[in-house]
Amino acid sequence: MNSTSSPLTSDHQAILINGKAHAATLRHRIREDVLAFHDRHGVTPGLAVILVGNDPASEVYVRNKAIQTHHAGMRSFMHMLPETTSETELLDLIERLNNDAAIHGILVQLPLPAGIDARRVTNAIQPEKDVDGLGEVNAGRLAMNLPGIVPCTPLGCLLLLRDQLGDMKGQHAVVIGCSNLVGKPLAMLLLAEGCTVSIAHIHTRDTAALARQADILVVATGCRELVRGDWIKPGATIIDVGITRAQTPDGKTRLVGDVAFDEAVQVAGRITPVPGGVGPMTIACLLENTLTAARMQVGETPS
Ligand SMILES: Nc1nc2c(c(=O)[nH]1)N[C@@H](CN(C=O)c1ccc(C(=O)N[C@@H](CCC(=O)O)C(=O)O)cc1)CN2
Repeated sequence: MNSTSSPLTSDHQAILINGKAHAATLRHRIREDVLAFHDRHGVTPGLAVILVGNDPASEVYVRNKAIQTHHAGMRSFMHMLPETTSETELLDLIERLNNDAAIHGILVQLPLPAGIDARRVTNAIQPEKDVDGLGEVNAGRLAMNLPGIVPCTPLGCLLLLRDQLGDMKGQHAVVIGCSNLVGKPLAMLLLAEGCTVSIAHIHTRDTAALARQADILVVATGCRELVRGDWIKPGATIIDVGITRAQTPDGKTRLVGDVAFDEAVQVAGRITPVPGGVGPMTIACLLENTLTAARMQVGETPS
């Protein structure tokens, strides 16, 4: 795909990147790998997911994580804690899970209620069991290009990009958003792919001008429809990580991304929809990371 191609015709439509289908294929392969792993070691990978409080979206995500963990042939351990849980209680639970041989991966669903220090909690997870890859050890390994566990959403974006574009060396990737969850780790991954990487954030002077230079544009800001059609270089590949639930005039809700899809689809070469783009890849990559963690814990070398 040549992303520097000449201006597009008025009826141009970008190719949709089908994250839902890609995630299903990935989950199928993981299930086979879990069975093979069990045959080799007699061990079933186990994933513990901790949710503190009653955030409705988080409840849906952790329930889906449990269902998909079972479907992949792994064991799922759910810990649903009340909003009033103290940081000390949460740290005690993590300590127990760190020492439980049946648990190969531990994940604390974000966001956490106010008053709990997410950094302290994430860092309490033993790095080998940190299947979210958000602790300082795994973040450091990623920054140093060393083997480790990579955060799920950035890994999902990378797999989609590799599938669509193959070799990305020399491409200009612009990442809008610099969170520890998505923007920063994804920038590291794209750098390791050989991209020239720019990161835009709240203090960036002219984000639209920077975005217009991107062969690959990743948007992870949580600002719905921030990126307009005229921010996009014709033919560019767009990865929209944002998911916001918006009210429609008929009183219903719909999910919207950080990119104004109807405008972007007329300019981009390829684009992820919301829903059905990056989101489904997040949980599939969590399953992949849990299997990777179990492999490391039995002494297999990560691939
Ligand atoms: N500890 C973590 N917390 C959070 C993470 C994370 O990776 N680790 N990411 C997000 C939430 N998330 C997983 O936890 C997640 C978000 C979205 C989807 C998804 O499949 N989205 C669907 C739409 C689903 C819907 O109808 O609401 C889609 O985009 O098609 C899965 C997982 C924040 N917290």
